[in-house]
Amino acid sequence: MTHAELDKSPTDVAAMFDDIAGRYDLVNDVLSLGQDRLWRRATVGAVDAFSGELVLDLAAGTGTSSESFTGKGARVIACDFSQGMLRVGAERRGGASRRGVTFVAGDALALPFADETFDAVTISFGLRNVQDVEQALGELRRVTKIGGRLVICEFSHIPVGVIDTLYRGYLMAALPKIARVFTDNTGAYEYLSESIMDWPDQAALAATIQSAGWSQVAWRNLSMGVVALHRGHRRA
Ligand SMILES: C[S@@+](CC[C@H](N)C(=O)[O-])C[C@H]1O[C@@H](n2cnc3c(N)ncnc32)[C@H](O)[C@@H]1O
Repeated sequence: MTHAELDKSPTDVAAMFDDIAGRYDLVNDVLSLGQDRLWRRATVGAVDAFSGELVLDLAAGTGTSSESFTGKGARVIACDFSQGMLRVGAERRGGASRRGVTFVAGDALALPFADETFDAVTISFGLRNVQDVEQALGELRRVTKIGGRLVICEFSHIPVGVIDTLYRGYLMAALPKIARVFTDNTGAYEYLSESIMDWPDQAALAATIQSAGWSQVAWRNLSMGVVALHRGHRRA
């Protein structure tokens, strides 16, 4: 069973997601106690895509994060480098291009799109898994139109010490055990816990987004900071 380490080797990350693709969405719902649906709704609200717009959902996986952006008539490119995740997404929808969502294979570090293609770019639970976060943020900026927007939905840190300690206990002790009920690849869920704890806090991520050239960077916490939604704009 392949799983990634904190060096986030792209080959290992892609193989790990290929491996868990079949039960990925089910396990998400279980491990987040259904909170993932609230996080996705908040992300859709922040992206606020409307008719005529083109949205890039990067690291889209099976496309669960993608289809909700089409609600007001926007078209979505769901891009990911795991063939397994893309295959499950396309099989579930009866094709690689359905109901406003088109699956495209691509690497966040070298996106297969022209400069200034998208009105909005977004990435849910993907940025933590890329090997070079600044490069991915730079690629996202390159493919965004001037005036376009960025929304990042990612696990983060709870600013209240005692609650954070309890949450870390859940991540390290309970989460991998629960995951074991649903998947053979327990290493993938140990990586999930470790990569969340290793991830920069809200302010540090905001600083990285800014240094990648994004303007008006701001964030808000969801579920007390278990997840944070970061936003930015391309000004030039
Ligand atoms: C945790 S899943 C998130 C999937 C989806 N966005 C969601 O919210 O359910 C992370 C995804 O990031 C993808 N990913 C990681 N690194 C990537 C890269 N460098 N380029 C493209 N996709 C990448 C993985 O293949 C995986 O499908």
